[in-house]
Parts: sequence; structure tokens; C-alpha cells
Amino acid sequence: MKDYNKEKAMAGPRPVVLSGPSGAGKSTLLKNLLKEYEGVFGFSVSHTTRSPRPGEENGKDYHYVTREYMQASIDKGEFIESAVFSGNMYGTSKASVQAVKDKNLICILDIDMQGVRAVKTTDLNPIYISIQPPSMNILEKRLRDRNTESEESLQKRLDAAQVDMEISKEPGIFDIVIVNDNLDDAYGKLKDALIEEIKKVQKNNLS
Ligand SMILES: Nc1nc2c(ncn2[C@@H]2O[C@H](COP(=O)(O)OP(=O)(O)O)[C@@H](O)[C@H]2O)c(=O)[nH]1
Ligand SMILES: Nc1ncnc2c1ncn2[C@@H]1O[C@H](COP(=O)(O)OP(=O)(O)O)[C@@H](O)[C@H]1O
Repeated sequence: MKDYNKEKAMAGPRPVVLSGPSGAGKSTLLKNLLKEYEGVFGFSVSHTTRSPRPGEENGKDYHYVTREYMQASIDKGEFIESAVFSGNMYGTSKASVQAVKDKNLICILDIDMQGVRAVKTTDLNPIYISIQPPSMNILEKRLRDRNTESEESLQKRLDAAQVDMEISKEPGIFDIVIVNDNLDDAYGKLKDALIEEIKKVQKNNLS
């Protein structure tokens, strides 16, 4: 038992998975966390075959790669999980998570439902948080106003969102479901959910 606890302590803080429909507000919320708690959270930078949006940075938001490169890396066993979403490949590399763990930071993963299911079969043991929009109509408005998607990509995201919103209601998949209606309220709930882990890292940083 003692050894088990020692192993757990050495494993560092528990990672956090943020999932939920495209447009629910995951990036907005996690960027707020990374900014307010610099030195506490670190982002697991995923790989994707989608093109960068204006303002996105290679190596910061994603590693933007070709399908050939991504498939070869997956075949080499370099990924914890990968999925196809809206026609593009996305995946969490072992190196991305390790880079955050090496700094003793809480690793945040922004992944879709397929990723959540895959991570559940690993020993990552994260806290699973679902970010949900107040309604489909509001989600569609936010996605349109974001101005990042073609009509085709938008429709694919809305179709996936419908499925995601249903699945997130199933008990046992997520530890917490946060409805992102008012942004400040949703951010407050996210911080409340993570405060124990945040305190642990802050305490470790001081000692
Ligand atoms: N499984 C998995 N999903 C990911 C990964 N990175 C991002 N995603 C998900 O892919 C979906 C699309 O992401 P993105 O193209 O950035 O669009 P956005 O969510 O609308 O901002 C979202 O649901 C993300 O959570 C990953 O490494 N693995
Ligand atoms: N509570 C909110 N109220 C209004 N707009 C929001 C709220 N949360 C996020 N948004 C906006 O909705 C859009 C989608 O949010 P984003 O963080 O990109 O979602 P995701 O990362 O889940 O795809 C963005 O333009 C963002 O500024």
C-alpha cells in the first residue's frame, strides 16, 4: 500500500481531459486557465492534419502535420490516442503529454469523445470534464460567429455535437459536466473542480 502511494505521488498531478462539442468553449476556458495559472497547467499540444486558423501557432495550438506523417507516427506507436474528426486526423502523442509531465504541471488534454474513450483504456488516470453548450442553437450561433469554419465543416461539427451532447449525459463517462452559458460562471465551475489539484501543484512549487 505504501509503495502504491509512493508511486502515485511520483506520478505527479492528475491530468485533466476537457471534452465536449466543437464550439462549446473548451479552448476559451483552457486558455483562461493557462493564463491565470501559469506554472500550474501545461497544454498537451496535439497533432492534427487540419490547416491552422489565423492566429494559431504551430507547436503551440497544434503540431500541424500531413496525413502521411501522422499515420507513420501512429504506426510507430508514438501516439496515446488518435481519431478522425470532421475529416481530419487528431491525436495525442506520448511526447506531448510527457513534455508537460516533465515540468510537473497538470497536463490538459482537449480531445473529442473518441479520444476520451481511448484514454479510458490507458493508465493516464485523468479527471474527465465535459464542457457543454446551453443549447444546439446557441452552439451554432457561437460557431458561426467564430468565423473559422466552412459551411461543410460547420455542419459536420454540428452533427458531431448532437451525438456528443447525448453521450455526455450518460453516467460514468465524465466526472463533471459544465454547461458554458455565462463564461465567467463556467470558468468559476472549472476552477472549483480543479482547485484541489491546483493547490497541490502550488504547494509543491513552493517547497
Ligand atoms: N481524439 C482527439 N481529439 C482531439 C485532439 N485534439 C483536438 N481534438 C478534438 O478535435 C475536435 C476539433 O478540434 P478543432 O479542429 O481545434 O476545432 P474546435 O474544437 O472547433 O476548435 C475537438 O473536439 C477537439 O477536442 C486529439 O489529440 N485527440
Ligand atoms: N460563454 C460564452 N458566451 C459566449 N461566447 C462564448 C462563450 N464561450 C465561448 N464563446 C465563444 O464561442 C466560440 C467557440 O468557443 P471555443 O473556445 O473556440 O470552443 P471549442 O474550443 O470548444 O471549439 C468562440 O468564438 C468563443 O469566443
